[in-house]
Amino acid sequence: MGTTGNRAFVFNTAGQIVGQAYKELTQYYPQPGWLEHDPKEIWQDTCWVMQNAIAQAQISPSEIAALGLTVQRETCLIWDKTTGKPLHKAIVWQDRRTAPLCHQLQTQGYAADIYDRTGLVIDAYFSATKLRWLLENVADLDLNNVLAGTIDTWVLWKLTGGKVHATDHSNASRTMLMNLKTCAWDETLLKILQIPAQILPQIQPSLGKFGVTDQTLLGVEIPITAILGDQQAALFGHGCDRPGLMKCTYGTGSFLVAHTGSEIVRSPHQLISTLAWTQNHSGNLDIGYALEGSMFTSGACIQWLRDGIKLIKTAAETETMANQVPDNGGVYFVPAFSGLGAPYWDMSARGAFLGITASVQPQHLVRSVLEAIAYQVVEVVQAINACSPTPMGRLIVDGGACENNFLMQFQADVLGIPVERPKMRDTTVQGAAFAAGLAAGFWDSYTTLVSQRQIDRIFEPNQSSNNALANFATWQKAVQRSLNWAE
Ligand SMILES: Nc1ncnc2c1ncn2[C@@H]1O[C@H](COP(=O)(O)OP(=O)(O)O)[C@@H](O)[C@H]1O
Ligand SMILES: O=P(O)(O)OC[C@H](O)CO
Repeated sequence: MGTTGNRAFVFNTAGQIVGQAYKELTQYYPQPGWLEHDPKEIWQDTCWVMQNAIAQAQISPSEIAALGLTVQRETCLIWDKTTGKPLHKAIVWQDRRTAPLCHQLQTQGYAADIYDRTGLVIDAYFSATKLRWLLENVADLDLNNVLAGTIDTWVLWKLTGGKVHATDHSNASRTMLMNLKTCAWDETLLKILQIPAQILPQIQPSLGKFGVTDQTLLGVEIPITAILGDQQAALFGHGCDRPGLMKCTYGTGSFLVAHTGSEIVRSPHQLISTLAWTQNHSGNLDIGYALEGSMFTSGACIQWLRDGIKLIKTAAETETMANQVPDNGGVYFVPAFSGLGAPYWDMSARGAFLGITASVQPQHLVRSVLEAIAYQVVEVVQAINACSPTPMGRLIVDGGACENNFLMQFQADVLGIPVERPKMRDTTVQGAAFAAGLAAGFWDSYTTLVSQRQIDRIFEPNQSSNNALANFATWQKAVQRSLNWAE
């Protein structure tokens, strides 16, 4: 269940896709900086994509061994326990409405404690302040009859016919309410944010038994055996299960995640420490941690070029246009539509084009947008290298915008390391399927599954004649101009 749309895939024993379906999701912008999703639409589309993927696979639901769920993270909602009706639209991760509350928490001096407990920087991105907003702004709430959750919790609750109210550690770690060391809801944080514990879901290992689908849905009960945040699912699908491996997913935003093993690694450069995934092994919880650089806007700028200012007709056109000019023409773009995430964490930064002269063509603007997507990733990789004993050797990629060959080549050039693009672009979905199939015993070896992944293309650095790295410093100057913009 992604930000721009929901998809379902059916995999066979060989790990190949035999059926798939996708439906775009309506985006609601009630005010500038706000973004909501309709939970009813998410659920209806979940049913639609599941049914269509199964029909395309030409199998009966009874042949499905297990179901894995992976979702856009942080987005959260509340609903009525009795009627099952959402009490408000879901507040999406990009939504900035709780920036004032975050500033208040910062000025009250909570930043260091919250970082210590959760690994996170105080930001409107995470669920906690969104949940607080919902509890304060939805009228006539009977807290004894309210359930809260991220999108995985909502879909799981619906899939199980209202029987299971749970989440997994990877999604819970994004709420700013889970303690990263104990892997449980943190009572101090619940108190600070005034979130009643009884409305929160139970936190479970990412790979394990979550329940079964309600019989009325597909005619059979299908075990739900994995839940992961989408970026963690991609990490799993790429085989990044140990230190030294990292991936970047270029979707609505870009999310660079590096596995750090069973230890919490803290970044001195404002990367967040988060959960990779968890699993029970002989009664003990196996915990994998990660470092993440969350960049809120990447593919979303391409959508804006297409739907917002109509400079392009298709996202793919950006590749042709960028190649039509020898350089960016001196134009630099800052993709701060929803503020800036890592490593700046500035909720009031806003987007900007800088360096415009009368000779600038649409191609330069497009190229500068693609270059900015890559520059953001460079800053995060530099921060990861700063706390990694050995520098990262390659970047594994996925997500919609990794289709763009110009972007990927430029990325390799500015990073100075190879960029590896697998054939399977929906690694998020693949990761959730691998996790669910392994947890259900449908497959028995993670290593074998991962070794079967096929590479589409490796982009070697320094192939193009552009001045990629030299321009990086100028782009950072542009970023400085965009900070602290919105009042
Ligand atoms: N060829 C392309 N070049 C650049 N961006 C692209 C291209 N194709 C798709 N995108 C971008 O990828 C994003 C969709 O990717 P996806 O992984 O489905 O996102 P999400 O998981 O956030 O819903 C869109 O924002 C779109 O603009
Ligand atoms: O929907 P995506 O792929 O842009 O991912 C959204 C992230 O999970 C937000 O943290």
